[in-house]
Amino acid sequence: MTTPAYKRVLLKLSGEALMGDDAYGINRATIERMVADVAEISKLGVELAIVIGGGNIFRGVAPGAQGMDRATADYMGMLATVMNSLALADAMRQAGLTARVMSAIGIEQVVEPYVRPKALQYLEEGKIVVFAAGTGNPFFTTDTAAALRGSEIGAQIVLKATKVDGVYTADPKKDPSATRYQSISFDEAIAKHLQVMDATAFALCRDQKLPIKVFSIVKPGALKSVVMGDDEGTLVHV
Ligand SMILES: Nc1ncnc2c1ncn2[C@@H]1O[C@H](COP(=O)(O)OP(=O)(O)OP(=O)(O)O)[C@@H](O)[C@H]1O
Ligand SMILES: O=c1ccn([C@@H]2O[C@H](COP(=O)(O)O)[C@@H](O)[C@H]2O)c(=O)[nH]1
Repeated sequence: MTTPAYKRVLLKLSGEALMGDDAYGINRATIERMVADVAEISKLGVELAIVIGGGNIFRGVAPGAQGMDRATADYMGMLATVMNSLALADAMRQAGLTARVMSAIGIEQVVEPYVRPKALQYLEEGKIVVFAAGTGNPFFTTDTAAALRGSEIGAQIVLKATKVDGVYTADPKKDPSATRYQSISFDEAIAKHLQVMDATAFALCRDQKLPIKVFSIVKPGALKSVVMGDDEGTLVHV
């Protein structure tokens, strides 16, 4: 089977995974490995938009933000996602891919602003679009940005590439007895407070009937398997 299961996808890449084995920031080998995975599916002709998190640099809810005004801390988090987006786009350029970064907050000397018709045009032209600065609003996350932009661009699925290989009954990093779901409904994931994505992102995808696949960005070949429609990770569905 060589035909991808999807024509257009929204890929949410873990910011935290970018650290690799480092304590902070962007690990070169890790970003190059992520880009190699992205290149593999781009070559299949899949239209690809990406949202990357900022957890490797800054989170508004992190201990380092303690005592700060929450909205200010969240803007810092959004700026962290801009740095990751620029690094990702540059790594893609070096790998021979054409990418465009669009920011939800105005920093036009650095990144062009998010304009939906322009993003759609880039996707139709086969360019990879990286949506930076989350939703542009504090009190949200890049998971919600992925749900929002995925809905806006008419993606067929949101692919959440993270450090665990699916949705578990509890955080597998804290509870070794947790078991993985092959699939789970949005309502069940929300009712059970499963923290792999925030409830706002789950609710938006549920309302837009936009499925989510949660899978490992660390496992070699997992992104391609997901795009080919193989049984990989956990499907979150209506
Ligand atoms: N029920 C659960 N199933 C799977 N993972 C869970 C669950 N509950 C909590 N987690 C944790 O959620 C993490 C993924 O979500 P999180 O948004 O924190 O990270 P990310 O998206 O990889 O990083 P970033 O926000 O930097 O992009 C996993 O690494 C896992 O430890
Ligand atoms: O729409 C958004 C997206 C993100 N933020 C802030 O950025 C950090 C980093 O994003 P992660 O999803 O946690 O990787 C997040 O903690 C928020 O502080 C935001 O405010 N609005």
